[in-house]
Amino acid sequence: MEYSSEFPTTPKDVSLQELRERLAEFAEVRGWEQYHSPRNLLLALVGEVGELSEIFQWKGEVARGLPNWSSDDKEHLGEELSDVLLYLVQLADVCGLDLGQAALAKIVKNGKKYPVTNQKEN
Ligand SMILES: Nc1ccn([C@H]2C[C@H](O)[C@@H](COP(=O)(O)OP(=O)(O)OP(=O)(O)O)O2)c(=O)n1
Repeated sequence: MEYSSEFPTTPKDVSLQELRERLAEFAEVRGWEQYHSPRNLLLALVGEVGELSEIFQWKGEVARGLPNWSSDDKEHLGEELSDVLLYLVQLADVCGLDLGQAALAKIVKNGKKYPVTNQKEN
C-alpha cells in the first residue's frame, strides 16, 4: 500500500490498522525490523513515557484542556503522546496481538468489574 508522507490536510479518523501498516513500512524500508524486538520496543516505549512525564514534571496540577499552555507546549505534548502510541502499536504488532480488539475486550471486562451504580464516586 502506498502512503503519503505528508501530514493530512484535513482531519480524519486514524485507525490502529493504518498506524500499524505505516510503522511496519517505516521500519522495513530502513532495515530496522531486526532491532524491533518486543523487548527493544518495550524499552523504547518506557523511554518515551519518561519524556512524556517530563512535560508535566514540576508543573503542579494541570487543568483539563491545558488552557494556559502555549501552542509550542501543546505541540510538544502531541509529539510525546504520539511516540508512546507508535511504540505501543509496534510492540503489539511484533507480539502478534490485535491491539484494537484487545482494548475493546478490556473495556468490556472493565465494565463488568466496575458496574455503573449511579453514584459518581469513582
Ligand atoms: N528504531 C526506531 C527509532 C525511532 N522510531 C520512531 C518511533 C518514535 O515515534 C520516534 C522516536 O524517535 P527518537 O528516538 O528520535 O525520539 P524523539 O523523537 O523523542 O527524539 P528526542 O529523544 O531527541 O526528543 O521514531 C522507530 O519507530 N524505531
